Order: sequence, then structure tokens, then C-alpha cells
Amino acid sequence: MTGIVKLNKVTKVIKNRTIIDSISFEVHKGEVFGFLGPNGAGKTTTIRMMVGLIGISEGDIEIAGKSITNDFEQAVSHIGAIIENPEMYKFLTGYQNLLHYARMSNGINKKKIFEIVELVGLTERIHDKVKTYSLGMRQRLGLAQCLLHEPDVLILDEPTNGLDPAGIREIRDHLRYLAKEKNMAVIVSSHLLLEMEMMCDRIAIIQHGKLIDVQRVQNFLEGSDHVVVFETADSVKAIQVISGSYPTIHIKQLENEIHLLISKEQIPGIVRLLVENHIDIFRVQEVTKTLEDRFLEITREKADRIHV
Ligand SMILES: Nc1ncnc2c1ncn2[C@@H]1O[C@H](COP(=O)(O)OP(=O)(O)OP(=O)(O)O)[C@@H](O)[C@H]1O
Repeated sequence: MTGIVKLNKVTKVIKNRTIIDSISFEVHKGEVFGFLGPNGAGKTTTIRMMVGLIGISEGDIEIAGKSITNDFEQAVSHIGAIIENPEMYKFLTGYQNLLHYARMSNGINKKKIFEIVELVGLTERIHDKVKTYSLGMRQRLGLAQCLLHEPDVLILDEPTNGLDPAGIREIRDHLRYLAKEKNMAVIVSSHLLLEMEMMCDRIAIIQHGKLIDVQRVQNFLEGSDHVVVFETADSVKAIQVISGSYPTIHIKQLENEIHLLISKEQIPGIVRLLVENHIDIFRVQEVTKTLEDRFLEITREKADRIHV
């Protein structure tokens, strides 16, 4: 499967400082792709290059096979984007706003506008003034605006910024719908890990302008050690016994619980060991790892590697 968006060794240098350092990845139709990193990591800069708002210092970005540098108009014709908060005329209705934008592009008729309004779930309120809309509804109107020319690729910088949980959910559901039912490639950036975990199929982690990893969300969460909580009758003795047999295991005591950083396969051996040493076990519980835990692990691993 080839990507509809391809970044090939994209680099951005501003005033002799490398802000983005040779980033490459592909995004496919039908997926929600997350661009995740802490503040200042370079997400917005990369997105601005993807939509042609700023130039690329080295490398190239292709949208549907067209280079954003050499075939700018053709490349951006495939993109719908919300980079900053979409500008709306608050004293006009949602519909009047969309009509205004439709007039600036060719070939968008009223039927098309109503189809898109339906798609973003604003049909009932589209003739109300924008000033009466919630932030989530304004975001959906912004979404409608950038869907008017039927792009294949949707690029949204921090789309849920400032929204309450219900608004976040609305946008998340719509973006997943557009990817899954309309086969669009949806690219979102965020520094909110939980949100990315729920919204995305794959995520790219970016830190200090470098791409650290690109993986399916599920793979990010698997394949590493988990925290397993043991509640026993004697935490102190349990720690002695476990660290005697497994000197490298990371153990933390929290009141009457001990937390072990181990793989699933190690659990039966540890249970046997405790039973053989006559330590009663009340509870063994695997703590589900969040994307946040994994993100911290990955960025820490990377930082360790850099410092070695
Ligand atoms: N025009 C510019 N001139 C100088 N430095 C810049 C410019 N644009 C961005 N930077 C720097 O590049 C780095 C990446 O910024 P960017 O806005 O892309 O990060 P981000 O990941 O989007 O962060 P945030 O989540 O805070 O928006 C930052 O250190 C920023 O200060």
C-alpha cells in the first residue's frame, strides 16, 4: 500500500537552527495518523510544510504523487486543513459562512454544501448564527469548510484544543468516520496522549525535531514490560524473596502492594516462588499500560541512547 502523503527526509532550518531533522513517513487513505510530541517538538512546523504554508529546506513532501515544492497547486488541491482556529463570521449563520467559502471555490453547489453539513452533523443548527454555537460546533463547521472541495487528505493541528470532553468526543468520532467511511487520510497533531490513543490508528512520535518512532497504536502498547501489582500478606518478605531470585526486576513497594515491572510470562514463576515461601497472595493484577507510559518509555530509551 503506498501512502497518499509521503515525507521524504524533510528538513527545516530556520536561522541556522535545524528545527526539523530529516523526517520520513507515509500516511495512507483510510487511517487516522497522529503526530505526537511535547510542546516545541516540531509538529506545527512539519504540518505547515505539509500544507505548503512554509518552504522545505531539504527533502520533499508528496501529496497524491505530486510534490508540494514543484507541483504546489496540484498537491494542495488534495488537502483540507485547519491549522489555526478557523475564522468564521460569527454574526452570519453556519450556512452563510459555508456559502461564502463555496463562492470562493469553483463547482461547489448548494446540494454539496448540505451533504457536507449532514456529514459533520450540523444539519439542525446550520441556519443559526455562529455566535450561538459551542466550540465543538464551530470546530465542526471548520471541518465542513475544509471538506467543501472534497479533499483526500485532512490535516488538523491540535483539532481538539480548548474543547470539553463532549466536544473532543464529537470531533474524534467525526474524524474516525471520515477516515473509515469516506476513506480519507486524516492527520492530526496533539500533545495529548490519551486522546491520540483513542483517535488514531498509527502515531508518529516526534521529539526535538526528530522522528523517534512510527507505529500502530496497539504495537506501541504491547511488546514491553508491564506493571504487575501483587498484594500479599507480607510485602517486605515478598520483596526479599523476589529480589533474591530475580535480582534485576524493578520492584516498588506501595503500602501493602508491591509493583513489579515484568513481562506476562514471568507472572507464574513469581506466583510459584511466593507460594513456595509460604507468602499468601491476595491479588495479582496487571496494570494496563497507557500510551503515556509507553511514550515516556520510548522517549527515555531514546534519550538514554543519545547520552550513552
Ligand atoms: N519561525 C520560527 N523562527 C524560529 N524558531 C521557530 C520558528 N518556528 C518554529 N520555531 C521553533 O521550532 C521549534 C518547533 O516548533 P513547533 O511550533 O513546530 O513545535 P510544536 O511541536 O508544534 O509545539 P506546540 O505543541 O507548542 O505547538 C520550537 O523550538 C520553535 O521555537
